[in-house]
Amino acid sequence: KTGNTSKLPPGPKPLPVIGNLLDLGEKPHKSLAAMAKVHGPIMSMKLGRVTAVVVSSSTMAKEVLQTNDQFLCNRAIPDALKAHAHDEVGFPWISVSPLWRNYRKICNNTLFAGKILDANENLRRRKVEELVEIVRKSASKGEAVDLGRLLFMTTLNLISNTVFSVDLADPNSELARKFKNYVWGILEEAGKPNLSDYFPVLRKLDIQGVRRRMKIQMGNVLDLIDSMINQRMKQQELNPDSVPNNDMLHHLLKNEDTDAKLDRNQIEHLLVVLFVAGSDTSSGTLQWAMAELLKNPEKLAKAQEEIRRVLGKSKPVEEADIPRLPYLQAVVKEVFRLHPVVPLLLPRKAQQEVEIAGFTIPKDAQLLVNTWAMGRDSSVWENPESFEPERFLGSEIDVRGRSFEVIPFGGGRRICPGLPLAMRMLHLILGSLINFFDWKVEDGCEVNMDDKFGVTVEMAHSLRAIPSLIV
Ligand code: HEM
Repeated sequence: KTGNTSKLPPGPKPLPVIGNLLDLGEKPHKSLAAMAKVHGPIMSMKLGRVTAVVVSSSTMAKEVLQTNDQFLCNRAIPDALKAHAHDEVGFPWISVSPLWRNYRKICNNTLFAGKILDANENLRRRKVEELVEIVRKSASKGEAVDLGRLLFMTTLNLISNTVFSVDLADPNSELARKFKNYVWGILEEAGKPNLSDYFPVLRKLDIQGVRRRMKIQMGNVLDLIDSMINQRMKQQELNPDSVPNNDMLHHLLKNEDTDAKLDRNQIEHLLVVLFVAGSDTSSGTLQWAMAELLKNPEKLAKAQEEIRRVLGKSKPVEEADIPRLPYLQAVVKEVFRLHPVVPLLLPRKAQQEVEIAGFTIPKDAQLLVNTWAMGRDSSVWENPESFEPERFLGSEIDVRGRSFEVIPFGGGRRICPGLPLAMRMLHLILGSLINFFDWKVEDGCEVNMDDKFGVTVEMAHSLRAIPSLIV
């Protein structure tokens, strides 16, 4: 099916206003579904001076992210992000400006460029080998693995190796546990409805304490990054030959893209963003992927069969193998369709009044794109609630912002710049986990698909499963 839900007559119409922004509720999937099912493809919520418009169809998403991108490309910035002046230098939040263009340029031309990611692939390969070793130990004892925890540690280490060439965390370390809490804390505070965002007079008071807590969490991450940079500079001074020359920090400090120089403060805030934006999104997606495969063992068997046929049994999936694994790619797309971990994307803000599908969006309104509901739209997808990777085999639909039916990374000029790294990490880790091991849930347990809200939507309960070595 290729239709969409927006069959609307032409001409400007008043926006339907429903509820208020604090009604988002405890159970994300219920609120996200209700926005589309009960209220239709466009709705708005009002609180204080703020109007938030939610669109839930692919046609309207295209109008937001493509047709009107130039007027909607700036963000509505949560008050919490004023902590450490992150609102002034944080890549996802600042307006489209020379600094934003510099960040974008550095990401596209250097940090996430294909040739640079190819050159530092070995840093990630080693981490996946270690993950397999950890799981192998549990498999030999017949013990369950806490996949939520392990996948977070692994993606964090994959990112920290890509950025710094070091492990930020070994799976048992206290630092890893703390770092996870800081990152989750930042996401949770940024995603929480905060009265200061809607009633400017309350900003100074910070009555819910959101900005205060954010300051602490972000301060912890900034300190950690500061000490990593100091360490690198010291190493550079003492023993320049021993300094890694292909990680992101090397490229950032070298500032080799002369048009796009960043100062130390900007580099530190950029790195906070890479860790916060990259780790929970990627590990959350992997956790949903494993949960779906555990619930659908025949799809797991199909994905395992493909990898075994193409690469051989018990072989790690390497980044260059991904194009040869269409079923594995379809699994990842199907996970994104059902479980986009940033379900409303990041909020956009209307710089001027714009018209979308005949509705007038007022200046300064927030715009949220309900990609979660779009993935389950029954006028677009057959059996939308079933996990059927086959629907993507031979299909033109991709998840890179060109097909508006599935846009887990957003679209337009603010599309996620980490997409190339995320796609590599997801296939690498998922493919390796299922090519070395069979997986089942613990006796007497079921996969619990409950979710919880921060900025990302992740599984409410860490996923546990028992691996067994494939012989
Ligand atoms: C499964 C993994 C990921 C998902 C689903 C995801 C999703 C998103 C989404 C929906 C946005 C907002 C796009 C928009 O407004 O249209 C975004 C922005 C962003 N993401 Fe990701 N992301 C992922 C991984 C990563 C990684 C690995 C990094 C970096 C290491 C990263 C860095 C960023 C940054 C810096 C932005 C802000 C860009 C801007 O505002 O110009 N993301 N991401």
